[in-house]
Amino acid sequence: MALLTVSDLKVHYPVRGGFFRRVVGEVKAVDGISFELRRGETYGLVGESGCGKTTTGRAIIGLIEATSGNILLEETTLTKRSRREHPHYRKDIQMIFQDPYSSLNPRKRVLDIVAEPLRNFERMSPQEEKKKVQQFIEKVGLHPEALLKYPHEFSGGQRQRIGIARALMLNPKIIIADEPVSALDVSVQAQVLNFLKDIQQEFQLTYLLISHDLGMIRHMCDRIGIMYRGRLVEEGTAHDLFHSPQHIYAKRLISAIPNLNPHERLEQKMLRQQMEQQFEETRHHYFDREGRAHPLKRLSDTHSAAIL
Ligand SMILES: Nc1ncnc2c1ncn2[C@@H]1O[C@H](COP(=O)(O)OP(=O)(O)OP(=O)(O)O)[C@@H](O)[C@H]1O
Repeated sequence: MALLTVSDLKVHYPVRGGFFRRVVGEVKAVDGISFELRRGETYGLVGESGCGKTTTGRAIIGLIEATSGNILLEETTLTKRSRREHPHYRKDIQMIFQDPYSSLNPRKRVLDIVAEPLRNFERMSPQEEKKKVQQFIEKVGLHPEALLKYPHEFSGGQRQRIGIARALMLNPKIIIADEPVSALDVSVQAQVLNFLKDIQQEFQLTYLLISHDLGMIRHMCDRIGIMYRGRLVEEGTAHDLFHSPQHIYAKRLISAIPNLNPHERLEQKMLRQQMEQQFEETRHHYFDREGRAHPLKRLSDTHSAAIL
């Protein structure tokens, strides 16, 4: 059974305009996506800027209310009400944010930042709380002295580790990591990603990793969903998606990743040439008149062969 099931999720934002700020339209940020997270896996949600990845993550965690659709955690439908009445659903899904600089309160000490989830959800004595925070701070590779310091006294990678310690405090089942390393130096990115991999088994975590960086998603994920303009246009294992992408948008995205090996680079070059030529010709198969992607996943082999 899936740990989390997202069915036909839609999030439409109202667009306001005019003197009275009336609603004059809507942005279909997420427009009917369905996927599931299996226990213990890393699922990557990838796509270009503005395709709705962050909105999807925020709707799952309950920071944004969905316009329609269903989010099921094991057997429970997550709604505003169920999250309010059963706080443990809020504990079960935690988030690591993109920017470790702005996601930590600069006026609070690390002890208070990391203890915050405990104070919201659990009753502990100050001594127990400090002990637990210290244990997690050490777990993420920081010195116990860090507890008394402020966020500006740490490097970007260390701050992201503090964010990870905070996310782990309530023993969550799922961690949503939205661009967890894009604000960090390239040299530190690998360390943080490897650290996330290392703790996955120990804490029995399932990850939803959100990024526009297909190279990183490939390195980290078991399964990947490709989003385009609010829809999931293709989904598959990392291997299938990188070796035989089916949807034209997935092919274009994959044909543009740098840092492949020479053999893959040649394949990529040929793929790219074919893509550029075919994209315009076959556009109507994939996009409607307004340029929105059809909600299709994998095409039949015959169909994709015809397009190639
Ligand atoms: N609060 C909001 N009000 C109105 N429109 C919004 C709001 N938040 C996001 N949007 C719009 O919804 C769409 C999806 O945004 P979202 O941030 O989810 O995309 P994304 O794929 O995560 O992009 P990025 O990688 O740049 O963060 C965009 O067109 C964005 O402009």
